[in-house]
Amino acid sequence: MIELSGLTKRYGEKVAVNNLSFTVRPGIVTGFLGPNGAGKSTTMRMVLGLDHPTAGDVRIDGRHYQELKDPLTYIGALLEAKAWHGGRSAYNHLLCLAQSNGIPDARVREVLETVGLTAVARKKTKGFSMGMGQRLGIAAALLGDPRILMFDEPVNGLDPEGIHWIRNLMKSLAAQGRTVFVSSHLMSEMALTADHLVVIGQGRLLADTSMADFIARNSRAYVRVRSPQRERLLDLLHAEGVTPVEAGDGALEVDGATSERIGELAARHQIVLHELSTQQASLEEAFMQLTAESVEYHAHTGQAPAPPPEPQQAWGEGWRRN
Ligand SMILES: Nc1ncnc2c1ncn2[C@@H]1O[C@H](COP(=O)(O)OP(=O)(O)OP(=O)(O)O)[C@@H](O)[C@H]1O
Repeated sequence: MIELSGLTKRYGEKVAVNNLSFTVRPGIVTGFLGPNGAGKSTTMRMVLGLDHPTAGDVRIDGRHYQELKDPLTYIGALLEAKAWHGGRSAYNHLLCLAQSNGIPDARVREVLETVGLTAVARKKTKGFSMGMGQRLGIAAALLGDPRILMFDEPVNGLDPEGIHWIRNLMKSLAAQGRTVFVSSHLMSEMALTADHLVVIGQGRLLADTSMADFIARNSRAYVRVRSPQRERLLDLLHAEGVTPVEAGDGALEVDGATSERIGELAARHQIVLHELSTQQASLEEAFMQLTAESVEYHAHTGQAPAPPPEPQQAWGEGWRRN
């Protein structure tokens, strides 16, 4: 378990992490989501004692990182790719780590096997591809057989096979009862991997929710309908108590009525339909709306962003689609 309480980090004027409190629990994959610059890496570095909090506290199974004896046996982390000595072989790199952390040498072969690097174990790591580098970083994280694993953007730069492999690995580590904490700036990726979501923007907590709840709230269906008798259809829908939204391309988007109901209404009044389809609002869209206010660098405006909403306000009905 990882517990953050009022965790804050300032770099001069910049508040990179702002009063974060949440718990990362065992047995599930917890996704840590936020746009670029939201404070994910800074938070993870503080978990590992690599950065000192300005205020607040973070504990690993009740203790600070510095208090852990042989920390790799408690928590394994992948922070950034290629953070190793390129002149060594993968085997020697892991062996050094094992020997300096009280981990038996035999464990090196096991983790190389787990990550699929056995065939290249004796090759120098400087020739490794991005995907091989990520696998080596993950092997290092797994070396101490820790109960807690933390991965910062592990699928960055990977091919589809590598992404698939990492997803399955995370799920299987969680299924073994371990705590798995993984950061990403892609909602679509988290939707496939995480059971729980923690969303931050500009260092502040925006949501702490189960993935199932996030999906239930944000992937509501709506019906898209297009007709050459648009005005007549609008009148009929209004008469039925339904208020469609104009889609911009002439179509109407209808919340609160099924495609069956709209199709039957149109048939009864002999209205021609050119399109009648049920649509699913994307989770990526929901995530972008949630974090929109807190995106650090806007491409289209030079204005300073507004402060992000309070967590509970972020869950209003209104922010699915405008
Ligand atoms: N050592 C530092 N000195 C000054 N500012 C820093 C430092 N490290 C991070 N920051 C700033 O703190 C903020 C949070 O950065 P951080 O790298 O934690 O975000 P992130 O969510 O991991 O982003 P990304 O997805 O781009 O990696 C950013 O504005 C960043 O510029």
